Amino acid sequence: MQSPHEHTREDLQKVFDEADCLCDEAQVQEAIDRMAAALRTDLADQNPLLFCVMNGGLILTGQLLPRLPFPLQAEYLHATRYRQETTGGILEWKLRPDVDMQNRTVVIVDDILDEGTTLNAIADYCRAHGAVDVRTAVLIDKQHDRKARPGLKADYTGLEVEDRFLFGYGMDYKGYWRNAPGIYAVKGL
Ligand SMILES: O=P(O)(O)OC[C@H]1O[C@H](OP(=O)(O)OP(=O)(O)O)[C@H](O)[C@@H]1O
Ligand code: HPA
Repeated sequence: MQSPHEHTREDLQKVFDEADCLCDEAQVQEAIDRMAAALRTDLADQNPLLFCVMNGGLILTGQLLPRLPFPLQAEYLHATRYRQETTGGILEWKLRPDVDMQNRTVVIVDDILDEGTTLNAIADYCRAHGAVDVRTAVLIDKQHDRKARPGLKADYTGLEVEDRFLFGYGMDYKGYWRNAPGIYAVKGL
């Protein structure tokens, strides 16, 4: 893995400056509004347990939660399979959930469903630990035919985006630009 010091500030700024903006801030905010409306309709009376999938799920979770004004518990878990790379590997659990999910409705919130391996594994883990209803919510569904199962979808999807390497709104390029205020595709990737 490269150390962050191998990327100069100038190189990182160039990645941002040369990237294609696929969805701007207003489009992302509208998508989060739509997701929140659907979650309110479906789950307001379910007392759900919501998991933020660190690190990428941080921004979507932070923006969804204040739009869900009903009783829920918010927790986090940490699983990763891309590390600083642009292709996924074996899923590594960095922090498994430490909360009783027996008979609970669980909502898993992440930035992106790419191949879907990460969300599948987390959903399976929650079911195996007693969750009765597991819902998945992602800001981005990347369009390609490499899904872990054909036709795999999240229960709540913000935006469908073309098959490029993305950053922004939680998604990183080499550990950077999770903070980019929109959905961007790296030049050439
Ligand atoms: O659908 P998949 O192909 O499994 O990819 C999606 C996962 O990849 C990213 O996480 P990553 O492993 O990069 O960790 P991060 O959240 O810390 O960036 C993203 O946040 C999702 O959790
Ligand atoms: N960008 C950032 N992180 C990701 C991506 C992506 O396109 N796909 C899976 N994790």
